[in-house]
Amino acid sequence: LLQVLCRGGWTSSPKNRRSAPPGPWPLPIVGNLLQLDSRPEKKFAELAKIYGPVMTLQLGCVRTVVISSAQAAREALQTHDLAFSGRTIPGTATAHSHDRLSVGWLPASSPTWRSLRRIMTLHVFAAKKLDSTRTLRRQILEDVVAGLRKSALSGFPVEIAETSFRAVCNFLSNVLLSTDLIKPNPEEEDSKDLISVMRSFIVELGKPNLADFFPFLKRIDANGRRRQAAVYYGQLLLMIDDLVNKRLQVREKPAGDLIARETDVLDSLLDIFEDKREETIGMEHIKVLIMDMFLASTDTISTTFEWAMAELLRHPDKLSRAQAELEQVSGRGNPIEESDIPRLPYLDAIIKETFRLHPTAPLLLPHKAEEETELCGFTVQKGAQVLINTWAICHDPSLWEDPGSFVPERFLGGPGPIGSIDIKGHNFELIPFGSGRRICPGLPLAMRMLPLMLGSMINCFDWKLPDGMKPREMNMEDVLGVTLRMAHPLRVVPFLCEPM
Ligand code: HEM
Repeated sequence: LLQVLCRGGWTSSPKNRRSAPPGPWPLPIVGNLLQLDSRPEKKFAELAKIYGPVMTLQLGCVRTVVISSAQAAREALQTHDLAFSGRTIPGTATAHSHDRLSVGWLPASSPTWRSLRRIMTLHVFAAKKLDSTRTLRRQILEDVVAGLRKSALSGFPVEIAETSFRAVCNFLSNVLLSTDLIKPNPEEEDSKDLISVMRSFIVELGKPNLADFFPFLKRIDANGRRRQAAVYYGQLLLMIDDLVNKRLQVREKPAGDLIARETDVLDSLLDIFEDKREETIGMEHIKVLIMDMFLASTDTISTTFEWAMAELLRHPDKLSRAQAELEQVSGRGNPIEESDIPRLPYLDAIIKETFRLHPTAPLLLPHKAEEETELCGFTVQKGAQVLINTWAICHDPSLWEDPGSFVPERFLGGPGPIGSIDIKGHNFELIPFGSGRRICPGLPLAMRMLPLMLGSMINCFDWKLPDGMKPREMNMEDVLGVTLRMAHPLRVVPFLCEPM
């Protein structure tokens, strides 16, 4: 019966069994689930040492192919980009039909997905668009620095992920909606605030869900994950609905009644909708796109920022080297300018090394084979889930010397391929944003925000661990939710910096 429910699981056809990638023998019903724990990327990496870089696992009912080498990732995401561009849909993503409206879950073959990607490329993340919001980023950064100066005077520790989460959220709400959605003071938040709802939603999305391994349970939502996700999702949509409706009212006023204002991303999206420039795009797609951009950017950027700060605090020599570079280029004590970034190779190396050691999305988002495909000499069945284990690739000792250590210097252009690696999806040794047609569309924004925030924080302040804690005593344990984040949020005390 289970075989039928799973629609052709492990033992579907003798032909497939012969040529499928190897993997551990699955138990009835649960398949290989019992071999996993809360850190699947690490278990997959261990199993790949036995079964190889292209491996089959049966996760409950879900046939899964796990890819664990740079070369196999290249073949999957470059050679067979289209074939593996589908998505398996988590149960929580079906709340309010999110999977049918969201760029993150629609299949890449759908015209709506193509329209949404085009809109993001041209109207949100194009270099010209990002250049035009430079002053806004600068303003928000100055606000963050001003807030931290107050903390520096009081001597209280600040939570790094919280600070950056709010900064990213604030920046996005200004660029997308020309609104400050974030209360200046965290204590003022109530439970319906954008930040708290988003946080709760992200936590919910990161919890394991039975229906993701036994899709026939999706309907009954046995552990209630979809119901809970639907509550937060509904609250977020209501907030965005409200903002969009207010904007529509403003746009309806005759031009003479309007106070001149800059147009923002929401205006561009509404223009596209009203002029019917993208046939398949309805108002609901626009609202969901705005929500997706908030959800996809805040956790990812703040997690990466937190890891980078933690590694620098653990390695004071590397922090000093970064500060010396910043002093030369930007002058000590100031937030840095975006135009400084290309002249800060060590800062860039720190960000790359942070992505390598602590990949934000260690398994990317789940891909799906849209058709039966030959991969590295094996047959991947149509419908199989395809996971790219970037954590395994980033910790592969055949690619990286001393892979468990934080060594930004490896990216400083020495001999060999690693020195000149970029993270834009061309070098499969390091693909924190993925690669191919499903590569993260927010990469250009993330790669402006991260150096800007990190550079400014270490250029404006000296940082100390609270309660006399020594760098070697820091707890660097990680935990996997939607992103791979620090299990114990980093708290540090800022000090107004002294000249070097
Ligand atoms: C440090 C920052 C970020 C990291 C590490 C990151 C990483 C990723 C990864 C790994 C994927 C999945 C790629 C795949 O499945 O192959 C993804 C998808 C996506 N990201 Fe990002 N991301 C970041 C920031 C952003 C930002 C700032 C935005 C937008 C404001 C964004 C929007 C999206 C969207 C919409 C998708 C889904 C694309 C699709 O499925 O077609 N991300 N991101």
